[in-house]
Amino acid sequence: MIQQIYPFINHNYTYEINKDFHFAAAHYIPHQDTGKCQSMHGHTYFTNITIVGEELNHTGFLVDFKQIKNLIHKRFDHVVMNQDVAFSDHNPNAFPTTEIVARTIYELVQEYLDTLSHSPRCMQVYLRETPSSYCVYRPKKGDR
Ligand SMILES: Nc1nc2c(c(=O)[nH]1)N=C([C@H](O)[C@H](O)COP(=O)(O)OP(=O)(O)OP(=O)(O)O)CN2
Ligand SMILES: [Zn+2]
Repeated sequence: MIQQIYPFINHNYTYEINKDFHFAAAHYIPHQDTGKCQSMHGHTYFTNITIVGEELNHTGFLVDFKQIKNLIHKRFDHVVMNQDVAFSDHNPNAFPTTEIVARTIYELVQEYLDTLSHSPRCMQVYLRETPSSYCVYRPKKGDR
């Protein structure tokens, strides 16, 4: 089981759920300024996704924990992330860096949440790439 202390988010929503999971993926950063990161290599990414809301659905869930994991794990586990359509070797704003993978996870989760009538929101994506490196992505207040 993953046990971490995550950054606290200050908000006034009634419900907050968090889902931890991990996935293994390969990537490279296609820019000469990134040194050894230019070579294909792999990570076991650990992620924590925070979802908030005011209302529960017909099953008493804010969002099913399993759905949150499936959205990301099915797509990115055991893949080369550079080959996913979310990323590009030509656009630096779509290189699979920790920051951009975290933002992409947010976008995929929020896209799913937008299909739900009770309007849950993703407030934070914590993405750990190595034992010593992680990113916390939080959408701007207007995007939440
Ligand atoms: N801001 C970012 N910096 C770096 C990224 C990134 O995605 N965003 N990525 C890398 C490398 O690809 C690598 O995956 C991680 O690098 P690093 O933390 O340096 O890994 P180490 O295990 O070598 O670090 P130690 O300091 O030895 O723990 C680099 N930078
Ligand atoms: Zn890497």
